[in-house]
Amino acid sequence: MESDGPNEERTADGNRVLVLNPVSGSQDHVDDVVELAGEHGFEIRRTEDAGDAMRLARQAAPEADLVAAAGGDGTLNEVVNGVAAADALETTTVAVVPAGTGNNFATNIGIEGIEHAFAVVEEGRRREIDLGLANDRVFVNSCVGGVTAEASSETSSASKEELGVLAYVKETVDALGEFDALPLRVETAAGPNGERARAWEGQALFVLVGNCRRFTGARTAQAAVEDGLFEVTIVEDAPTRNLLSDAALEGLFGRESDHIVRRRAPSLAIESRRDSVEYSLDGEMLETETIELETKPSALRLVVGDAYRPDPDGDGGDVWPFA
Ligand SMILES: Nc1ncnc2c1ncn2[C@@H]1O[C@H](COP(=O)(O)OP(=O)(O)OP(=O)(O)O)[C@@H](O)[C@H]1O
Repeated sequence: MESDGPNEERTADGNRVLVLNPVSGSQDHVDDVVELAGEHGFEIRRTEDAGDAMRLARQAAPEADLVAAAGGDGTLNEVVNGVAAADALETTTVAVVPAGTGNNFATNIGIEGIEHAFAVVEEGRRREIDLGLANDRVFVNSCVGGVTAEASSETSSASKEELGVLAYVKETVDALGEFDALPLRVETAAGPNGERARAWEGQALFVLVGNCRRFTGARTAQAAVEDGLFEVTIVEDAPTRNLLSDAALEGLFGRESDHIVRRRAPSLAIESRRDSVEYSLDGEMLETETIELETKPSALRLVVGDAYRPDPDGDGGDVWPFA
């Protein structure tokens, strides 16, 4: 474990609330979560419908020192939006109990499973990480527009149950063949480390904005999330769509391509030149013609596991985005 810096200050988590999504993932987490939550002094509030996690977190946050989200990335997204709506981000720490299909965010912050999540609540570090703001909603992991956003909105629960994470990949490949590229203008703002304000305009298959999640080419899937910057990846359309479908997917998970544009920026605006576009904010959908994205540095107090890296590029290795 790394040494306790100023970002690691511990406070007693007196009042603990756990927001439980009983229908996330394969739905077999409920008994374990309820038992462990009881042992660790959490009051449990169950969701009954989409939107409940945000409402429950908003109600709990003014009194609670610690609010845990038990579910997938979508549940966590709602919980963080609830804490933000209660204006309690400075006083309420958020914990993640991974019980979804992909649990991408939990993995990025070093939470390995349900039991581990509770152990980390007791013994793990607290960090203050950047939040993403997209129009008036917050997100923790990523904001994705294009093929993968369509795929994530179309992936059925039955297919998720059967295939797990592969369901998204399959939907993405299936969707790519039929996808109309998005005519977009993407303007990234100047950043503190010499990043220039830049504009990109063209036909995009994907626009991937990572806060905690990194999309291409690096050794770690966890992005730097205490730097006040998003990692922006644009996958351009190309005449050779079939070739690109390989490249795009490999690019997503680890290969370079001429059709991939990368930027780091504290904020950006994406404007559609045609109709509105569907974006996925941590898996929750937002349809809009223009999206304004901004980082809120160190805005979220979060319980993290040992594998979480405050500076994933800082140990002398390759620095994202290579080029
Ligand atoms: N009790 C409920 N009944 C129906 N839907 C719910 C309920 N509670 C939450 N939801 C909704 O379920 C959706 C999916 O939840 P979540 O993303 O947490 O799980 P998942 O999709 O299984 O996992 P992952 O996002 O990791 O793939 C969210 O949009 C959330 O609003």
